[in-house]
Amino acid sequence: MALLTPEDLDNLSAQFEESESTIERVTGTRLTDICKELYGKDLGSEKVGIIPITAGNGIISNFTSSLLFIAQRLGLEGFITQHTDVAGYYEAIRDGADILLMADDHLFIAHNLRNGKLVTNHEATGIIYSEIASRFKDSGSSEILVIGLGRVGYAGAKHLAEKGFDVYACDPNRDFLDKAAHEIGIKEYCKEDRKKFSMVFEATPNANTITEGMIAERCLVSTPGIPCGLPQEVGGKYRVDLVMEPLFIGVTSMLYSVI
Ligand SMILES: N[C@@H](CCCCNC(=O)[C@H]1CCC=N1)C(=O)O
Ligand SMILES: [Mg+2]
Repeated sequence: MALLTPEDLDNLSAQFEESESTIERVTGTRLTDICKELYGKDLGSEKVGIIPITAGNGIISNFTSSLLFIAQRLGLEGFITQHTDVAGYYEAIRDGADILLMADDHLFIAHNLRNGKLVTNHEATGIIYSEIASRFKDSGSSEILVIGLGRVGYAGAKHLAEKGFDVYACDPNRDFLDKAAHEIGIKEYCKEDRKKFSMVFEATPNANTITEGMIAERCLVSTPGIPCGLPQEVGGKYRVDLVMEPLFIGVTSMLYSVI
């Protein structure tokens, strides 16, 4: 799984504000209102305990401070524990956290201690980015293309299939495609069909995964993927809107998911 770098999180506030205004323009709804509809509740005054974790590759210098910024920007009280790992976990609970946020190199979770709800970043990210793609105002179609069926892509494809969208997907891994076709009824995207999509959810750790033949004249690409899957020349040539941001959108979805 691709790990964030401190550079990815540079000027997170500006990145978030730009993507938030794009979301509102292309879907007609604010991100927080989409989350309210998705998860059925509004954020309250939950206290968020953020615990730095030293496992594996260890601390990403601005990761927990970015989480604190997100919690506060959503109107929640947040704090980063002074200690890391188990001592930090103990400190967060002792200091009254309602929701814990913590990540090692394999899982990033939110756990609500009051209602027991638990969610991973990859599920919440797949759901919110695929939901954004599916709400594209200028699309007259129910067909949506999912590029990448890893943990994030699969969660998004499953969400879209459950909402009744006509989901086409591509992934170099044959087993991932077969699993998704069997379990959630997605159709394999075949270049030869020359089908063009106005809504694309991209969830791969690669660049240039979106090719000219895939997209309609007017298209929304929604992706948490780093680097961006949409090549400059394709994005510039067509009227393509892009919703892409490294952390804020996914964490917003996590927090709404566990309240
Ligand atoms: N243990 C580190 C955080 C490691 C986070 C790694 N996971 C990712 O980079 C995932 C989560 C969202 C996108 N990629 C710390 O506590 O500072
Ligand atoms: Mg994000």
